[in-house]
Amino acid sequence: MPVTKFQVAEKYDYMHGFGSYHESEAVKGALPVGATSPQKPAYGLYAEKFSGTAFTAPRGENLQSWLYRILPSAAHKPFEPIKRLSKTSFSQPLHHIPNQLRWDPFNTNVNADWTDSLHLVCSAGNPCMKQGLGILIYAAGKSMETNEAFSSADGDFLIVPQQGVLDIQTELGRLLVRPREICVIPRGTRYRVSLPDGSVRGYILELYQGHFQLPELGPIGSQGLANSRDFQIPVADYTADTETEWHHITKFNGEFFTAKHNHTPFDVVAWHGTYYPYKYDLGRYNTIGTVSYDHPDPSIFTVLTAPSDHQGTAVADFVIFPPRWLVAEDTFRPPEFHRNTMSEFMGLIDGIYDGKERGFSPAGASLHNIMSGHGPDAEVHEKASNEDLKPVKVGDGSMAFMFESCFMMGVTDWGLHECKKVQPDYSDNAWGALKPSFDLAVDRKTE
Ligand SMILES: O=C(O)Cc1cc(O)ccc1O
Ligand SMILES: [Fe+2]
Repeated sequence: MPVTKFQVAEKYDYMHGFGSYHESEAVKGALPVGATSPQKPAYGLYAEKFSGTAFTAPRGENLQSWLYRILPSAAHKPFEPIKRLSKTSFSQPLHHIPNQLRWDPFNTNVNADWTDSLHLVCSAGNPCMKQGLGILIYAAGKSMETNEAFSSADGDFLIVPQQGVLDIQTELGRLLVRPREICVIPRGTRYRVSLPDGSVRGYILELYQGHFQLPELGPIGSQGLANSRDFQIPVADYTADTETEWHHITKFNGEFFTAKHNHTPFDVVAWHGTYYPYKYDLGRYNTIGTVSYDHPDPSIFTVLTAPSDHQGTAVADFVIFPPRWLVAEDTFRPPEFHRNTMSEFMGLIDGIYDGKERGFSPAGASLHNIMSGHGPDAEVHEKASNEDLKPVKVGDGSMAFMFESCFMMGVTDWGLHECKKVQPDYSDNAWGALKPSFDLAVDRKTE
């Protein structure tokens, strides 16, 4: 059913429509009409432009918003580096290894807030050149301080919660994001994460390059996969604090800096534009698959894609494996054995992934880097090769996902060693039991 899986009422109001031009005002008349930068904006507000692309990017890609706020974001003391070693630092070496890697569930951390909890697992490219992406794990047990905000200058955050609820106050409005929902917080957006239900854990894809868009639908037609109208955009919501001291922590080339200011960053009374945060409920995904035979490529499960300069090749695809019916006749139904030119980082929000019977657990992960051979484990292969091919529903109560990239991923020291979650015998456990069943006595074809 293409509706939210959540019974809980939405806490906040949203606008709808991926990529649309949106506008919102928390006070009637705060948005200028027929102008963006009047000599004196209404109510004594300051006008501030917030851009996500070059001014001159083509219209279809251009992302810019205008914010009407109590004080501009420039009004802060200088940023100072935060001394402690950041777990997102690029000063740690990246390990490029051809082996298949799998991680046990990452630990939760009751003592960390959002900012402290960010750990870079793997990365390709770098934010200075606006190239590539990073993959992070977050695991936090407490809300950010009341007067604290965070932003990343390095890229757009695609956040995939695995456990717990994120209540995210952004400059452009508020978002409540729960497991099986995702959100995107664009580069530079200031936000504060509080945890209304305790500990949280999940995955982040940080896109150093470009922005996410919906995949083309080609012969599928005008609707399907993730539909534009199901994306939810916050409405303007502000506080009017110009008295208290605030701290703004920013991630800048992987390092953390902090600056003080004596006013809240959440003072945007109205905004309009195309550069904004949004969320999406994965339960609304319109899953498409074969109704005849063979196993289609997982690109049919793409929720969002960030294209490279080469048509059809993504810097990052966000792909999900939602509950779905398998009906293919005379077909090996699970994922095939494969080696790909793309790298594949997978995570599991809940349940069991149909390609792996054991060892791939919720809150765990796997990385099959460029040309690293992988596929169903031996048990899944045995079962799927012999099963009665009735229509079956797979993935009920389950949601796996993949961050797929055209880049070779390097794994950080934290991801490989310090987190202590890498499974030492992954490949043996998954594929060690595969036996040849080729009949050696078969006649070789001769001329
Ligand atoms: O490796 C995986 O499990 C992901 C995946 C799924 C699929 O159906 C086909 C190819 C693929 O990489
Ligand atoms: Fe794969």
